[in-house]
Amino acid sequence: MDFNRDVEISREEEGVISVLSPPSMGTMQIAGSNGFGHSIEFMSQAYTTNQEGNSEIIIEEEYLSTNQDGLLPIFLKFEDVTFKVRSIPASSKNPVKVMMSKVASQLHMDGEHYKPILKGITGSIGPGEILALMGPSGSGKTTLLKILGGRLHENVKGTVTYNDIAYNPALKRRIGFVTQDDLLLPQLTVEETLVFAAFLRLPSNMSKQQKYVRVDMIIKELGLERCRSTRIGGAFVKGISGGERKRTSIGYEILVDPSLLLLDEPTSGLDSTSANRLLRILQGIAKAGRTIITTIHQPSSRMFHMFDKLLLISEGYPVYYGKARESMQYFSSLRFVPEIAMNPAEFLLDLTTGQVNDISLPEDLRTPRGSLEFEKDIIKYLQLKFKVAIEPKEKASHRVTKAPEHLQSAVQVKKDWTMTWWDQFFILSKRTFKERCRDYFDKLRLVQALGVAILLGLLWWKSTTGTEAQLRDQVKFLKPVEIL
Ligand SMILES: Nc1ncnc2c1ncn2[C@@H]1O[C@H](COP(=O)(O)OP(=O)(O)OP(=O)(O)O)[C@@H](O)[C@H]1O
Repeated sequence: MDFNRDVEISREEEGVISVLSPPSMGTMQIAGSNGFGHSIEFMSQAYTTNQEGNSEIIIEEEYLSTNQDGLLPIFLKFEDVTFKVRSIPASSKNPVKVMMSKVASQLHMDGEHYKPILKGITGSIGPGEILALMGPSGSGKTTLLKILGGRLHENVKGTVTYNDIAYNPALKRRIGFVTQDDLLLPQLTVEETLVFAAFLRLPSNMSKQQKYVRVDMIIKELGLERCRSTRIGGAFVKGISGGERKRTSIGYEILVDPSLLLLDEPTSGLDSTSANRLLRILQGIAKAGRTIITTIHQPSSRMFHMFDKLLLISEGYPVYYGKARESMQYFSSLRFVPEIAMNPAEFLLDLTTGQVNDISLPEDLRTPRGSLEFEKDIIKYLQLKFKVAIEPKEKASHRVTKAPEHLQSAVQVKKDWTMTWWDQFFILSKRTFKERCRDYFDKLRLVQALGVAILLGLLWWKSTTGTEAQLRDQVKFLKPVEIL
């Protein structure tokens, strides 16, 4: 496992025999739980070997004490991750059969109708790094992201460890997840959104002032100063731009200092300049000691070079895992070489779909171009090469590198964020009240309500209620009022 830009070596554990690689010095910005950043010195490639012959990453005491309740370095390893979903046979159109099949699968009575989604994914990532998950639509990127974030457990096989410890509920507060579709409230401003989130999600032992300072710091870090007082907006409310919206969602998550940040398509819908800017921000967030994993569709070549690691998935199988900048070299060593100038991401995605026009092919790939099996064979070829050339090395590196014991125990300790039920109720009520008031007193809505009121008033205007029939007619008009 490549723990580049790792943390300091110097703590001498019992049983440690020797330092394997000479560490190199650097500086790292760490955001502490109190909302202030810390600049600390660090040395990279920090491994030692203990008596069992395992390599271990050692971190200086000072580093741990600085971040006791804040940023904890997380080294994530995943091995042979598979996931399948229960599927109902498409041929079955009979609703009774479909229902029976559903009931049977609920009761775990059928073992056959499963559709494999992920088929043995292996890799690792450490603090300070960004891992990009790339692959065609439907290849399983989001599913893998959910598994790594501890959001999907059922029907998952393989191992996922955080500092060599399996997922446990204490990790929930150390993992941030930015989904494709955010849940921001349209009527609140960017600043209000983050302030409410700070009051809801930051530890109760932080003072109000510290929470405001933290929000201010996030706004500056994410370049949201210009739009801090602009409403988020939505379908009917004009608001901030798409890029600002994505950055606000990221701010919402990094507010609580997650050690592991997972992002699902953070650049979708953004122009290349905004996407670039967002990735630069993510780079800064990673450099502060966080581990970042992001799914991405088709990054520009500039963006592609900002990733430290790349995991390429095709139909649920891995076809490349390693340093992003070495991916082209790997495929050219397999004799897949672009014949014209190509964006690396475009070239890699072409390979994962088996559409290899303008790409020269290895000689041992015998299927002729244009044949029915051609695309499938390309994908199979790449999957096989991964199994032989990449997977064994990565697995071996998982065996020999171990996170130090104090980091292993730290991931099992829950961050203390005790907030009373009443406090939560109060903050949520205040937020809802503000949101609803703005919504109801929105100018457009007021004009709309006034228009409808005048129209309805006209229905009864100058009408008489002398007879029973006239009275019945008036009651009939109540129906459209009910609908409106
Ligand atoms: N719970 C589920 N039930 C049935 N099928 C599922 C389920 N979850 C995922 N899938 C299927 O698994 C495949 C992978 O889905 P996933 O969302 O991970 O793909 P993706 O690579 O993130 O795609 P995109 O880039 O379009 O977001 C898809 O074919 C999807 O339909």
